Amino acid sequence: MSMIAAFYGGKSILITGATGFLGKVLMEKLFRTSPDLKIIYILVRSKAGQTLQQRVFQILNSKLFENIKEICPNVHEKIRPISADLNQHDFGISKEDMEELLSSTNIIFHCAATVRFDDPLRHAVQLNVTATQQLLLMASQMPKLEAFIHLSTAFSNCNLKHIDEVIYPCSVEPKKIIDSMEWLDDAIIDEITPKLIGDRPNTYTYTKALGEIVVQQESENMNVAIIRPSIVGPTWQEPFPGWVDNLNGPSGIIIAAGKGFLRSIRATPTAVADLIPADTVVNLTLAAGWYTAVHRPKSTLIYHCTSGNLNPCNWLKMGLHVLATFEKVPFEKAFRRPNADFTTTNFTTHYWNAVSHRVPAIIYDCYLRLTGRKPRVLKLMNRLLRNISMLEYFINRSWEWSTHNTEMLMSVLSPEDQRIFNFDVRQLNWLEYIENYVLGVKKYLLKEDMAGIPEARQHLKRLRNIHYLFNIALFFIIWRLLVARWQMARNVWFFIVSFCYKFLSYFRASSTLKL
Ligand SMILES: CCCCCCCCCCCCCCCCCCCCCCCC(=O)SCCNC(=O)CCNC(=O)[C@H](O)C(C)(C)COP(=O)(O)OP(=O)(O)OC[C@H]1O[C@@H](n2cnc3c(N)ncnc32)[C@H](O)[C@@H]1OP(=O)(O)O
Ligand SMILES: NC(=O)C1=CN([C@@H]2O[C@H](COP(=O)(O)OP(=O)(O)OC[C@H]3O[C@@H](n4cnc5c(N)ncnc54)[C@H](OP(=O)(O)O)[C@@H]3O)[C@@H](O)[C@H]2O)C=CC1
Repeated sequence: MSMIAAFYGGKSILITGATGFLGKVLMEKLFRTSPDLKIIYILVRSKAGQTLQQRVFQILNSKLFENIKEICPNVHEKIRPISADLNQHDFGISKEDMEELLSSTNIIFHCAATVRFDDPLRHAVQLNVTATQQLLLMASQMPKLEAFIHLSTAFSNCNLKHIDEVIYPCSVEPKKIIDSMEWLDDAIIDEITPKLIGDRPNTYTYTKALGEIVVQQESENMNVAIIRPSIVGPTWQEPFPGWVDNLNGPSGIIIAAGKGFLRSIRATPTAVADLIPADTVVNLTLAAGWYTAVHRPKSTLIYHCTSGNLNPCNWLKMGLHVLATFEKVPFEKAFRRPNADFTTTNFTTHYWNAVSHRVPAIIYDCYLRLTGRKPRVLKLMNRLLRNISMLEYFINRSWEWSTHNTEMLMSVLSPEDQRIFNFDVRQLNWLEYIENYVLGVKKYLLKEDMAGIPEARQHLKRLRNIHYLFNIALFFIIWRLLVARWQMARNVWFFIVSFCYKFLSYFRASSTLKL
């Protein structure tokens, strides 16, 4: 019997961010391995015109949850959405709901966050710091609470090269930042943001670091753990390989490359691509929840959930294998044939951005204009390049994360728990994982049918022919212009023509002689 699965049986679990990428994988695994859990409370806001119930219905009826109804037939009764917006005071939770949460919750998984790199500091602080503080305050009033598990990121201290499983201080106390957000106006906040985030690349990593300090400061008498995943990729094994449902991390770039939009990207080929599968993160999170509640470590333990030190893969290996997979499973309706490369200097990046990205976009926009349609490709391309520039920081550096706590946790699990809650990335076969990643992007993100592959191949052949024709036409146009304006080009042209003429005459004469 799995000790971890048994531990969650009969428990009331509160999850924030359950509608997000990791939250959904976490919920699915909980229902699959501990169908006898008492209830899962999820804090949900209504969004995009959908009510809470509609959002839950959509999740439970998705491909990710397709086996859950069999394993846990009353899953609908065991999931209780609570209307909550983490941007509001007390999360806007009703009095009755709050009373129920406070009196019943045994375990909290705090996954909610803004993961945008370009969020204004005020919003990122509200969600990643203030909301965490409020949730801890709520947790401190829960008499039955056994563990509070906070999802952070391995990049919260990305200003350091070697990162230990400890909480690092920030130059300004989180409490002061939270207070200042109440009275500073937006213009001043924007002005001081670069000074506050210092050598971190964005408000996301900075506010996640502040969030960790808040967890440390406000968790007195609570059993708390912090999980720090690196770049979370699609599922490796569970419930099936390749599941992904958002454009974060490399997924958006894989789409752009597969559709032929992206032809080059500034990256350091040998830098470590520290991806970690979503199911690995979830397994570690559940194991840490069990360990924190049962073993009650004296201090807050931080678990690095990374792959680089145990089973490293670099961006070159990843990029090449992504391209190889496009050959096998091409994406539909590509803009150009997928063929991307890495650039390593400012000059080559700007050059290829102009030649391979903006010029084709302008040409396509001219074609759209000529055929009476609205030009849109250059705008899209500029947006893509802007977005990529925000990710570049992470693909041009490598970090070392120590993983003592994670390895310790693995060693205390029973063989059965090591199998059911596997987070040993040494067993990960990167080539297989990357192939499933591309397939998952095609199936679950782009919603493309595998039956459309022959047509996608035909489309790529047509694009290749157009590409050849275009190059030949371009060559002749340039040559004609050169010949018309430049004596040297005319001389070369006459030399080539007379050479060909002589060659043909010689060839004709020798074949006549043979006859
Ligand atoms: C030699 C061979 C070479 C071959 C090379 C080619 C192969 C390529 C393979 C290699 C890939 C290398 C890529 C590496 C990428 C590395 C990423 C590193 C990330 C580090 C992660 C740190 C870990 C974390 O803790 S954070 C979690 C991850 N967070 C993110 O990734 C967030 C990043 N995103 C953002 O900050 C923003 O989305 C931004 C700024 C990028 C874009 O903002 P913008 O305002 O321009 O767009 P949006 O308004 O957000 O969206 C436009 C449009 O798209 C929809 N959309 C956006 N995001 C999502 C989503 N997550 N899910 C679903 N849909 C999304 C959005 O709804 C909009 O749609 P509309 O219809 O227009 O409304
Ligand atoms: N994905 C990654 O690569 C990594 C993620 N992490 C961490 O893991 C955690 C989960 O990330 P991930 O699942 O990818 O993120 P997602 O963006 O997919 O999910 C974020 C979740 O937070 C919820 N949320 C955001 N704002 C509010 C709000 N105001 N009120 C209520 N709920 C809100 C979202 O709800 P809604 O659906 O309503 O928007 C969603 O459920 C985060 O803490 C993140 O920092 C760490 C490392 C890497």
